[in-house]
Amino acid sequence: MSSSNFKSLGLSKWLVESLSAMKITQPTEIQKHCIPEILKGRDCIGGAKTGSGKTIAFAGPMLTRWSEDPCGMFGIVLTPTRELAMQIAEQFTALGASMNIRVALVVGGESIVKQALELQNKPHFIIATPGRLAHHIMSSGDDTVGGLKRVKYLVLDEADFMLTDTFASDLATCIGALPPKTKRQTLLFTATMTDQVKALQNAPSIEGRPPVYSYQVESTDKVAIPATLGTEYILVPEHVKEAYLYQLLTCEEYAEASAIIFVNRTTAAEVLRRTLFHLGVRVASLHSQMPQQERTNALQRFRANAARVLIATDVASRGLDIPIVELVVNYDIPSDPDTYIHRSGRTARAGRHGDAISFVTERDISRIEAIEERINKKMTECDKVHDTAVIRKALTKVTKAKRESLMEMEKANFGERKKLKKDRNMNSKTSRA
Ligand SMILES: Nc1ncnc2c1ncn2[C@@H]1O[C@H](COP(=O)(O)OP(=O)(O)OP(=O)(O)O)[C@@H](O)[C@H]1O
Repeated sequence: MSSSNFKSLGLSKWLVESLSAMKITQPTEIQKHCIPEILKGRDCIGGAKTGSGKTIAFAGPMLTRWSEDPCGMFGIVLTPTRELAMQIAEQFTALGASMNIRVALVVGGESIVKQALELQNKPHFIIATPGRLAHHIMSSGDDTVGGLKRVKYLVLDEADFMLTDTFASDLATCIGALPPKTKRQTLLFTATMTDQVKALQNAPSIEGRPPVYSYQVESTDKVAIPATLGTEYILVPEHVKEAYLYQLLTCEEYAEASAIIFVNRTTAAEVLRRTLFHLGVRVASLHSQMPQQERTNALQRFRANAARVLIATDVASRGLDIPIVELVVNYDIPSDPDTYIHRSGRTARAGRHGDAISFVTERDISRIEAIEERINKKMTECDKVHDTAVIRKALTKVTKAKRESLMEMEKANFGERKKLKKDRNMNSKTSRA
């Protein structure tokens, strides 16, 4: 493709200038292909690796068309997590600052009243999680959500996940409030294409509308992760995982590195956060059992490098763009290989280098094999933590720190709070998003 700058792809001059001020001047491949097609009015399915600029691939053409007629409720972006919605809202706000853009963030855990007022004010763009937007649609009058009938664009970011059963009912409510698909453009983007997303490209064409444009960036080696991402594993006995993690985070190579540690459960996140804190590591955590304000603060501290290490569950595995992250640790191995791709993709973004290191216990071997098959790459053994004598020495203080953490959690009734929250969630579907 010959076009090699944003202007020649058709983006508005003001937007090209905004991008340029952010040092974004050369379009990535997904941007080169999708921007002109979306500008032609086509629905679009875009697949490209993590960190390859999918957000601007959809935001660019939407902002361009909006600026030609800057009316309210022009576009909606739906994402699976609150933090990702916040990030995208910030990006729209920053890109459109010179055009007085109004962006509403509509996510769970934040004030419903404030959001309802913002919606009444007809923002230009709404960035939302489906559960909370569905709540507004069901509980507000036409005044608040009537404008949704004029929306020109619907984006499903992380489309593979958004099209799973988890979101089906809320998504149906949201889509039901929008114009029919003949009257709006639908844009789907993902780093992990699924058959369900691909199937939409074969949907029967709608009279009077151009066919769906579908583009998947393929690498010649068919490797599903960025070329700049190092993939390593460490064989770890289950009962000394914490000591290995402490060693890894304090080894020469990563002693200063900004790192995200992924665990499979919220309790494990809390134990690890407290344990590392007792060991003197600047640490924060992010998981669904935390109040939203704490989640937001933790992420802010991590982005600003006030916390060097973030312990997270999969609420942080998709979409988050934190350029300083050099290391991702899969402390627990995910059961779905696509989750590995998203988690590891929190580093090695936009051409930068990063490492993903997986802690492998005996029970994880088959999961690792499935991941290697999915990404089409073998992991190599990590040689940064290998001296068993050093591990043994760390073990005593790590065990003590963990014991203190468990005692604190027992005092704070962590498990009980978790159960209470679970019960509350079961009773209130709308608190999910
Ligand atoms: N053309 C470009 N040149 C340089 N940097 C870019 C360009 N496009 C986007 N970026 C930057 O690359 C980073 C990753 O972009 P983005 O978050 O859109 O990735 P993504 O493809 O959506 O990833 P994920 O699948 O993890 O959600 C961001 O910091 C973004 O500002």
